[in-house]
Amino acid sequence: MLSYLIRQSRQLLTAAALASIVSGTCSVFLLVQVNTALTANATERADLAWIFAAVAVGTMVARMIAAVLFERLSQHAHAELRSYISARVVATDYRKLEALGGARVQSALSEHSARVADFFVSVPSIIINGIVVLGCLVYMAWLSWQVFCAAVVVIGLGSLGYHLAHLRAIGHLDTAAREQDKLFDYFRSLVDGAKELRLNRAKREVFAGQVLGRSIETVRRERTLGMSIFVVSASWGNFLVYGFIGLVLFVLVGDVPDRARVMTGFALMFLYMITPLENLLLNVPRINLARVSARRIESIANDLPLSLPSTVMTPPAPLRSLVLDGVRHSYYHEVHDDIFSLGPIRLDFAPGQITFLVGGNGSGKTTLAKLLAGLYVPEDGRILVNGENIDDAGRDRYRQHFSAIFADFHLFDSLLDGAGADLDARANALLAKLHLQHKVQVKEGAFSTRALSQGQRKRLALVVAYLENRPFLIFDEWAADQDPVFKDVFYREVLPELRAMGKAVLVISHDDRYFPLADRLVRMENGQVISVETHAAPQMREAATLEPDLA
Ligand SMILES: Nc1ncnc2c1ncn2[C@@H]1O[C@H](COP(=O)(O)OP(=O)(O)OP(=O)(O)O)[C@@H](O)[C@H]1O
Repeated sequence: MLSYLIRQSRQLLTAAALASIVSGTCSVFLLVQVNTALTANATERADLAWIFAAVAVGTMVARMIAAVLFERLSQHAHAELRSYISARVVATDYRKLEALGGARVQSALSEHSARVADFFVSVPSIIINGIVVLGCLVYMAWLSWQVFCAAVVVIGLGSLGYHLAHLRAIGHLDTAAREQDKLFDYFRSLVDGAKELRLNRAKREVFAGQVLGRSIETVRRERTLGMSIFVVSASWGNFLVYGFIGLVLFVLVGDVPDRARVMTGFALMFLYMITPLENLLLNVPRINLARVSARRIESIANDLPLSLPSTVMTPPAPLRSLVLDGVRHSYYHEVHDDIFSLGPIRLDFAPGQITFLVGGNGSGKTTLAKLLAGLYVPEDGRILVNGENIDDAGRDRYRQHFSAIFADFHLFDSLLDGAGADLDARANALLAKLHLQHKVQVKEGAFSTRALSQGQRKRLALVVAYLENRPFLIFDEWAADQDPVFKDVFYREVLPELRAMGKAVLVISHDDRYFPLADRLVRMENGQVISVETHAAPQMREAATLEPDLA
């Protein structure tokens, strides 16, 4: 992931790195000028002043260019990662996304992508400080070769210690990153479960203390441990530098010629080198954090494989028949080590046919609806549309036959689809039909509000489904949240109207008093269809069901 981002911005990165190199080199050169000026006579100093001023300006300009370019790279990387993860989430297989869970996606989109973007802020610091340290060492080598040899030994020892620490620290940072994915899930529960947490103090305390609190603590502990190891190893590096200073000043430089200039040179270099060295050692962990996050994003992306796009992006052919031929699906429940199996199911659907899918909780109705809508790929069996088998390449096009309102439906704040000059007018007419015109309006394709009751929000979702004008509609317990009057409107007016429009409709329902209104009643139990009742003509049923109501 990191290498992909680096490859992608190669030119900008090269320019930014060059600017950092110039800046670092100029910094060292400045220092050399200072050291030379300290022992120079008055005429020499006058010439040196101009050089010094030019190099100082050069350092500033190069540093500015590097910082701006790296900031651009960082923002670019952040945006690129967000787009990459979002595109992956949009295009992946729905079941895979459901299994992965929203928290990991959220964590990748926010925390991990920000840390990877940080990489591009740390790099200039590492390059500039690295060059300053390197330049100082080279200058010291020029002053005295013995010192350079000592420096190589110190750097070798420091790198070894740092590498060993690094291995341990990365383990802790990885654990923290994994725990953080869970933490995002708990953060969501904090808002989604706000009512439950307020109504039950014991639950609130356990959640806050043992669940959320423990997770926060784990992330804190693991990250602190990981970062502490880095910081400790940075201090170890620092200590080695002081050891090196002592070695040079008190042992190695003892008898060299031109002792005064060499001593001031070393003193200057050491003093100047300490801060860049510290920065260098502190910024390397940020690179490691970025690498851990990049690995995390990669693992999340691997769990979200791209499903094949439709080969032809034309609208689907008109729906004449749809057959589920022996389809199966199963869920594996890791915690209890058991499997829920649905199917094999054989059912056919036709335009203008209202099918009620009924059965107890957990019998598999929603799972069957997801299979039917192409959200789940059948593990076995086939789906035939107008006699043609739907394969992976045709699945996205197949899904365009459906509008569905599932129990956990989502309302976007605008219609997004169905553009046209009269879209607002059509939408507002439907809102009036569903008695929502006083609560919400559509203007330029956007809803004026979504702050509605659950029943009203479902009516709004129905407006969206009407506007999508797809040939197959799926309602998963849509009427469950409606008041008795509107429930009646749904079963006695909306459904017959959809039938008259030639729509195929699957209604998942527990409203048994309306069951006789279906063209067909499919009963499910334990993942199997146990009976299919076909009913008489709608007008006759209407009379039959109205009578008991009137009585
Ligand atoms: N996302 C999921 N992951 C794993 N197992 C699931 C998932 N959704 C459903 N199941 C399992 O599949 C079984 C059937 O669930 P499904 O939602 O299809 O039932 P249902 O008939 O629609 O129930 P209800 O009337 O309560 O809505 C459940 O018992 C559950 O164990």
